[in-house]
Amino acid sequence: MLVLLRRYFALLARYLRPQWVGSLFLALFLFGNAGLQLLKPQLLKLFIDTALAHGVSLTLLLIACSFIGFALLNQGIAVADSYLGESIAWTATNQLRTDLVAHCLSLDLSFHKERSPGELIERIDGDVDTLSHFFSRLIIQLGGNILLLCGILAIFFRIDWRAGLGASVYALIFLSMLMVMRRRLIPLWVAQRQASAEFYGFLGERLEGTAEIRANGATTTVLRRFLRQFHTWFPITYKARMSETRIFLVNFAVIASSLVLTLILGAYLRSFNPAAITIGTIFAMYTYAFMLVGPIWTIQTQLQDLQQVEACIQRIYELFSTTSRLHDGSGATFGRGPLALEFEHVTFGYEGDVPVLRDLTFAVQPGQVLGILGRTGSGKTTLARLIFRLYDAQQGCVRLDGVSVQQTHLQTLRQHIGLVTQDVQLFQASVRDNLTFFNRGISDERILTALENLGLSAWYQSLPTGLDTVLPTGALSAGEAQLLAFTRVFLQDPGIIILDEASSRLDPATAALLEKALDTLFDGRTAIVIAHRLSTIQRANEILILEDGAVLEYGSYDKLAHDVSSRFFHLLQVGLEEVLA
Ligand SMILES: Nc1ncnc2c1ncn2[C@@H]1O[C@H](COP(=O)(O)OP(=O)(O)OP(=O)(O)O)[C@@H](O)[C@H]1O
Repeated sequence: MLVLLRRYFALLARYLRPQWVGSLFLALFLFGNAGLQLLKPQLLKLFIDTALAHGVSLTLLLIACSFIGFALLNQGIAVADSYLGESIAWTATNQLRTDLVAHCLSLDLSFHKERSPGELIERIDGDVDTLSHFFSRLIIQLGGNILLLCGILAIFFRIDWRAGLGASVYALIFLSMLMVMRRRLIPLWVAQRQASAEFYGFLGERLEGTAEIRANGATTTVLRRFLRQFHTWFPITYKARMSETRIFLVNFAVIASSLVLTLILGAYLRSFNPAAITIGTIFAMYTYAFMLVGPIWTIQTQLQDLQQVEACIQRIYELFSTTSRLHDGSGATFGRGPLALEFEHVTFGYEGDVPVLRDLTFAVQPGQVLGILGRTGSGKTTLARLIFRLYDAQQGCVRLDGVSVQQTHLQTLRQHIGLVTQDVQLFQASVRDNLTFFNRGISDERILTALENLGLSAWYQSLPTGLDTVLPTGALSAGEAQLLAFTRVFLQDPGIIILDEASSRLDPATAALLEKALDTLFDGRTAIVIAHRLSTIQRANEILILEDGAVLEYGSYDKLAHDVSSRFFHLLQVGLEEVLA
């Protein structure tokens, strides 16, 4: 409990501190509102008693005007309070969302592999959304409502101790009843939320694989799974909603009977002391009894919300406390220009003791091109991931310019490596944003020069609105997407490039463009190429053939290409595509 409270307040303090002035005003508004609400029935009482005693008079007009004034003030404060509450909540939760996204992005790939994008969206957005109320008003409002409840009960006691006692017993019973009923409801909503998270996880995954699903004719199967998901989701939601409606109906009956009891009690007390219990007092009692429902209902909902918030805060802390298995090194840096690469007895496996790469040793001199070949699943992409430090080797060492990749800061390392994968991620955004990764610091001139250097001027000219043209996602071929990725890397200007070449067959025009772009891209850089085309492999100075994660053949291009007993010689004879595809 203590840990939880500490977490509540740590989170509140961290995200509300920058908005302390707004939060202070919010508290003032909420407490002011409670005070005004307590005053209004007193004015009504005064109005009724004055009207009954003196008939129409100037005092009545004054009371009526004050009532209207209070009501307007009440509304004004409510509007200001909503505005301020929303603004505080959005600012705090947006910051929290940003921190969570930044944290998730800093985690290594094994974390992302274990969770679907849908699940992460639900955890970052769903949980933070629930917290927004907590930030904007939950704690303050809880305090305000407890104050209002105590104020109403105090007024009942002031009218008559029996009225005070009756109202207190009623408040206690009503609150306990609501809490018991709500507690029964919680597991239903937890199950509903779980079903919803599973559904969105499923949806996200299927949307991502739309092309494959269609290509494999699996649409009907996926739709059937959809239906099954709905069949699970619907009854859970239905049950939760029905239970909630039942609570509402029972409450309605309790409230109605309490109002009737208040009128009976008022009449009963008046029969003893008509001077103290006036008609105005009975009306005020009735109004206060009606008003009691508000804070009781809100208090129990807020206690409930606190429970939900508790779960969210726990999950958020859990996410924040998940740390990356990759740690920044001591901060070694690299010089500019082409970088040497070295693998020394590197062994790596995704699943602990099942190695995917086995005892790899090779070296690439600065400015040289290493061509990597191997059947599908032989470990080529994994090798590239180790250079980029998406994972760390379990044994051995990967070095750039003689420095272990684990000794540098991850950001520094990745700034020096240009990575072009087969699966180029394009955004539904302008060509400029796609090329610069939304980095506004890169000028249009630099982008245009890069496009020109890579031989893409003609492509650029064909864009209807130049760099502002919005890229329709999925509208580019694999080759074209790689051309865009080359431009990104060219703008980054790294010392080493890792290229996982597009394995699909390219049309001659795109292939020619890629050839020209590669000339420029490789110039003055070290390159590691997972090659699928003969023309690309011909650029390599060294060849590495992988088989089952181990080196099958490694040597200079010229030597292997002329060695009739080599595997590479054989590959060149039959064609890479046929053997490696
Ligand atoms: N994230 C991952 N988690 C677990 N296993 C993985 C992961 N990525 C790849 N593997 C496995 O590691 C092995 C090597 O995969 P890798 O992608 O490196 O091969 P590849 O030679 O690049 O294949 P391809 O030419 O098809 O891209 C395969 O058995 C693959 O199933």
